Amino acid sequence: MASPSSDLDRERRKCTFNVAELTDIINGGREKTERRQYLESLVLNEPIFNYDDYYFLSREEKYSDAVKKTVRLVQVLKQHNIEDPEDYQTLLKYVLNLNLPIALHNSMFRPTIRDQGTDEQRKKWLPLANDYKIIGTYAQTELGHGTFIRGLETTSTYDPKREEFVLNTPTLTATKWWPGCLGKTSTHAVVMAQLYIKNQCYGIHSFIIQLRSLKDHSPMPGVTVGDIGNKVGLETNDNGFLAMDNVRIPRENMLMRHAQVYPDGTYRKPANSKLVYGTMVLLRATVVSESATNLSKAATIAIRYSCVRRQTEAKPGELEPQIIDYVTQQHKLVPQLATAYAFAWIARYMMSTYHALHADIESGHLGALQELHGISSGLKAFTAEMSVSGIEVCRRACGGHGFSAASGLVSMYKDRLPSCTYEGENTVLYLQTARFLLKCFRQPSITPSSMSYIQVKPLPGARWGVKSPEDLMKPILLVEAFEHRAQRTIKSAAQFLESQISQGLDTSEAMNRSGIEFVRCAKAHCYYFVTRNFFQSTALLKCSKEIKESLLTLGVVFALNGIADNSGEFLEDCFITGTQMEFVRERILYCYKQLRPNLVGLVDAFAFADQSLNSALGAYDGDVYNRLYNWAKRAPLNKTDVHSSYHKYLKPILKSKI
Ligand SMILES: CCCCCC(=O)SCCNC(=O)CCNC(=O)[C@H](O)C(C)(C)COP(=O)(O)OP(=O)(O)OC[C@H]1O[C@@H](n2cnc3c(N)ncnc32)[C@H](O)[C@@H]1OP(=O)(O)O
Ligand SMILES: Cc1cc2nc3c(=O)[nH]c(=O)nc-3n(C[C@H](O)[C@H](O)[C@H](O)COP(=O)(O)OP(=O)(O)OC[C@H]3O[C@@H](n4cnc5c(N)ncnc54)[C@H](O)[C@@H]3O)c2cc1C
Repeated sequence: MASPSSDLDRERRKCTFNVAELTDIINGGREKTERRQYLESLVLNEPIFNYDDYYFLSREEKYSDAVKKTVRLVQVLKQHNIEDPEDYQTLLKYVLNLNLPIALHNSMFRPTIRDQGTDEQRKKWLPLANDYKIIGTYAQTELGHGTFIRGLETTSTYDPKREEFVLNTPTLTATKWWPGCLGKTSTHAVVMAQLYIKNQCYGIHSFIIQLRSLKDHSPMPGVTVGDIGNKVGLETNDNGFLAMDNVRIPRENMLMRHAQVYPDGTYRKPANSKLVYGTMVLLRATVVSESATNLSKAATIAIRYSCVRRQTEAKPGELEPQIIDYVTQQHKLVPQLATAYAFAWIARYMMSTYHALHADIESGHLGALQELHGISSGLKAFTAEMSVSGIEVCRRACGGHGFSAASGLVSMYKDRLPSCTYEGENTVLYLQTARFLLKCFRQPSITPSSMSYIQVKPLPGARWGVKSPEDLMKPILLVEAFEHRAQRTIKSAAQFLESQISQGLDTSEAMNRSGIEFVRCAKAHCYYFVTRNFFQSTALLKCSKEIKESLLTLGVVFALNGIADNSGEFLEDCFITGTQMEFVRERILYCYKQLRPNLVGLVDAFAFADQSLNSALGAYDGDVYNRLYNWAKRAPLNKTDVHSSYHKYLKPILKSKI
């Protein structure tokens, strides 16, 4: 058998481009790479951030270990004056390999205060939160409602005599359920509740509630709080429940940047009722980025392993091939790699669009709200869905060892799975994007320039301009196919809705009956958007010819697999012919061959530290078998040669007389 590490060495020598150059491109420039390396150096050298035996820990141990790591992380951040949220994101993405029990503090609690608090509220709460003197979460979802926010039952009733709000959980179903870091860690929460003043309900608003004593962490009077129990994954996170019984907070604890309650109980409504949903939009944009990162990690593990793993001699006596040389294996993994790259670029687009539109909103241009919501909802759902299914493809592609926790892919899959549910269930979000697409379809005036394609009506009888397999290397033709599909499915969803209404259904029933068409067009739009963005952005890069070629080929793989996997949608109006579909399949194989020498280089370029992959199969040196063996030897069951269950149970039957 060939040595696994020499297999990877050989792969690295075959690579046609400079991996460090591509790493800089992925990071967004040399300076960003250096910053990332600096941040890595602060954390990776600390034994406390070692994850070697993480997969052996129980749920409780995992939570406790995560708290320990979190506290040390906070100390490191303070010690080195690291305050930039981008640095924190970099650490989460590339260095740490766990969901922190303060995740919600940084991703939702602080941003909600920043975006929904007045200047005085920011001044009061943000220094405490930034300094981790308090730890907060975002408590919105209840036992009875997650999706339908307007249906939340928690109440916050204004008492003008004492200038206080009184928070209550009036029913079992009003109990807050799921918020991350709520069960055991957080001292405070932004709680979303129905605002009542003089018996009138004004809808959902945000309130800051103290959950636990800052002296001894015990629950505050009237607060019942705890962990919701074991889940599929996210074992380090104490997703929690919360019930409140006449919990009083000062009037100043309602976040009043957009809506205000004055001391006498006078209410001033926000300029737009959806401003209160702002933090969710930010998180949806972040999910796009996390989906990209995690799929990149999974592809790194599975591709390195597939270059090391050898199976089934082709001819007697010959060295068994590396499994990556089976085209079926390439057909599993290369599309995941291509998707990871396409997502890395759409994530960058999503974050910059978020910041630009958020700035517009802050300066009073509220029209940007629906654009941002329309774009971010679909992209969150699309990237989460493809990333999660891609991670599972990578896991299975590792065969038996993919089922071992040591692969790193099992926990990755389990921890990413809820990204399809949290921050807006995917179907629900696709439906929101579809609503926006249909609105743009009908009203050119509200259509953002990035979506102006919707205004171009697809010509009946339009045909794809591809004449040969070589034409499939032309981004313009690939983007055209996705654009056509998106235009056609949006138009068809609009027509379907109209047909339902013309049959006499009321709007909500007609919308419900059109749901499948809506989701179809939202997915088609997202595929188009991601493909177009990848080709447009990578075409502008100043880099070596070899890197450009590899990126172009990855883009072609992403696009062609999208066409092959959704072939019915391109064939049903004869836009693509059967012959062109044969070209597609042929070109996919061609691209795999082109990319084959560079596969390890393309995953090395993500530059994940071994610690952040925490995988016996995917480490940089490829020393898979030693890692698996040494890891298994450390398993708790192997602490003794004879297990205690032998003495308790096995021995009596083994010793009993037949
Ligand atoms: C690390 C993990 C952390 C995880 C943290 C969490 O999960 S925190 C919890 C996350 N929870 C969620 O994401 C809940 C998901 N649910 C929602 O966001 C929302 O309830 C919903 C979008 C589905 C529907 O909201 P509503 O019922 O208020 O809205 P409704 O259906 O009446 O739509 C009214 C109009 O508002 C628009 N609208 C809805 N949300 C909007 C938003 N954030 N920004 C701008 N506009 C928005 C709609 O497009 C629609 O426009 P038009 O009428 O013009 O078409
Ligand atoms: C790991 C995890 C962490 C979370 N963290 C937090 C947190 O920190 N804070 C917080 O407040 N919440 C949190 N949540 C809650 C999360 O945001 C909700 O679970 C999510 O928004 C989905 O809502 P739901 O559970 O009500 O699902 P449901 O809406 O009940 O969905 C069930 C099914 O019904 C369908 N459905 C529902 N409504 C519609 C509709 N209008 N049209 C068509 N189909 C529909 C869905 O598509 C889905 O198939 C978390 C959840 C998880 C799993």
